[in-house]
Amino acid sequence: MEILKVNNLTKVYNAYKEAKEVKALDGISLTVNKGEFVGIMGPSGSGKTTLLNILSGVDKCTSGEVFINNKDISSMKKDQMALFRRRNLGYIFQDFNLLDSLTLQENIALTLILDKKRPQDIENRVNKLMNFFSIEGLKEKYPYHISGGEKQRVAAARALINEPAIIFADEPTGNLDSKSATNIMSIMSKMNDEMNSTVLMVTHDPFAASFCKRVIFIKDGKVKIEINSHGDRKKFFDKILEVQSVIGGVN
Ligand SMILES: Nc1ncnc2c1ncn2[C@@H]1O[C@H](COP(=O)(O)OP(=O)(O)OP(=O)(O)O)[C@@H](O)[C@H]1O
Repeated sequence: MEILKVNNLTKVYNAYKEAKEVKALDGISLTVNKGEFVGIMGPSGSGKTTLLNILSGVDKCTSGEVFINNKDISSMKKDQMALFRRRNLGYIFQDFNLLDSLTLQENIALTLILDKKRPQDIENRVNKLMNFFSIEGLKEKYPYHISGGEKQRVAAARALINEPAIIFADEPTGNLDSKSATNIMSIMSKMNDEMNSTVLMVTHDPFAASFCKRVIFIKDGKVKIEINSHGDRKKFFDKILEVQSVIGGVN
């Protein structure tokens, strides 16, 4: 089942001003099916952030279409988009973006609270996810009380709280040491394997990308090649490095 469908997406910055135009995306088409874990890689400036911002409804494309669960998000108005994002999308950010003034259970529950869901339903869902990620003892704690690894698990629970159609992850291993990077990628794999979540992750990091089932490489705003994992992570890692060495993007 198709969760995300992108048709011939373009993004031109400064298209309507006198400044020099930059064609950041130049006819991107791709599809992500239910339960996939897809990585987007490419050299610096290739258009990864631009693509993620458009797919996640943060920015508008210049032309093309983006369907999530068969809904055309490219034509949505701002308010409609905000509601759609809250109800259908999950996010995992580089620095996890937990709110220090809220307890962990409130952080996780926030979108459901904003959506005025029944308190009992919210509590059940929060409990289920906190158990799933083995953080059930931390409900009343605040983000500044917990370790980096626990924050990662809270961020994952928060991303799943609204049962999103798709989770977008932006460089989740960006600032992390190798142990923390392994943790967050294991958490994301667990979400994908055991909850059948659909995940699209932008990354520079071949190690992070090796956890994906498919990696799409972009360059100059175009899809260059995509490769599939056949289950052996080490082999997939080597394959990713090989493609990177050909198209660029090695840090
Ligand atoms: N707001 C903007 N205005 C004008 N040009 C922009 C803007 N944002 C990005 N660009 C340009 O669009 C192109 C793609 O940028 P983008 O940030 O999407 O690349 P990226 O692959 O995410 O890069 P990196 O890996 O360095 O983060 C680049 O040439 C960039 O300079």
